[in-house]
Amino acid sequence: MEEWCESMPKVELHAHLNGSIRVSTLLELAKALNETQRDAINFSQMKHVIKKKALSLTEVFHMFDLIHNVITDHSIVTRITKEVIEDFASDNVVYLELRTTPKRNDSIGMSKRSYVDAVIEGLKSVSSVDVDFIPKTEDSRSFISDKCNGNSRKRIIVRLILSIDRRETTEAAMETVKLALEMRHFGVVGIDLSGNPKTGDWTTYLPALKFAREQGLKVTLHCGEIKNPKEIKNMLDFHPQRIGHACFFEDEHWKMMKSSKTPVEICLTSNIRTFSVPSIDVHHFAYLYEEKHPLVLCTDDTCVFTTSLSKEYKYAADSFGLGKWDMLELSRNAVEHIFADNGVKNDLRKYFNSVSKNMEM
Ligand SMILES: CNc1ncnc2c1ncn2[C@@H]1O[C@H](COP(=O)(O)O)[C@@H](O)[C@H]1O
Ligand SMILES: [Zn+2]
Repeated sequence: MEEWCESMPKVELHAHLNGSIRVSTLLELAKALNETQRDAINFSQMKHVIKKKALSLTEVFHMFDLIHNVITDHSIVTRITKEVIEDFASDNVVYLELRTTPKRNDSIGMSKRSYVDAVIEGLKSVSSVDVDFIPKTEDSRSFISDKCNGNSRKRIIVRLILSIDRRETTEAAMETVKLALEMRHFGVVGIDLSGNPKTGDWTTYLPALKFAREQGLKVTLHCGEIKNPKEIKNMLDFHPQRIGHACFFEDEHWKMMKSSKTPVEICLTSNIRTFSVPSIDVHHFAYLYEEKHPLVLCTDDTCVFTTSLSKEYKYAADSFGLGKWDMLELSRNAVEHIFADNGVKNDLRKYFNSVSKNMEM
């Protein structure tokens, strides 16, 4: 029998596309690459890293470099996207904000634009579930009515967030924001700042982030993944719509975040496996939950951290003594923090209302 955490409808707001690559696909692509271009990838090293229980942040970012090496053409980006959507849908994620860093790679004729086009191809090519990713101009909603009318096909709403990598220059970050604006009609709703927290400086990305906000894009920041009080303060002063992680916060930061009520994307397994939080019993989830601060459970990178959103729900329930109904409430509350328009929000609110009335858990 399916566990409640699997069958419960869920909302995923912090998932990196390439960090969520299907493990079997990663191994298949890495093996093929290893056969044709021995120097491009160290296959045994990759297998070793996938199996490890705990990874330092340095190892995690090395892993991302290994994953990025297998992207040798646009069709691979399309395949990865298609499979990631299928995997989230089969875990009963009903709304997914998928983030990815547009990549330029001249040696394979890839521009940031063509990379994002390949991601959108991936969204279009999913056939096992219905993918709703084009924002609707008029208020024609079908998600709820289709479900209520006995349409048994699974549906998932997907929106995209384009990430700025902390290794990038101001110009490259600006290019990503301009691309996001051009792609709004394909469901791009926001900008994320991510990448190795030990790299780069806040002032480099600030002009692009300000521009994004002026143009009406939503902004989420990886904030406090390492101890860097000055940067955390600067980030909170910027008033992003959401932040991810919030591990190395000091009293002043909690105070700022509580007064701005900035929702936090919580990635339990990621934080524990990278030692950003020493153990689950001291994870700030408990504090924020107790304080009724807006928070959303997320996966970060299902491949790198061998997790799924239902596993994160189970992990939280087991670790903090929460029941199924508490978890359904947490999932339902996530709807309030999505970046998509009010039409989608209302649609999801109605859907969760009908689920909590009808679901026998
Ligand atoms: C451990 N927590 C994390 N902290 C910071 N950045 C992270 C991350 N997990 C993933 N990324 C960012 O997402 C990229 C992979 O997906 P995409 O190629 O963009 O689809 C990584 O290269 C990194 O920049
Ligand atoms: Zn992340």
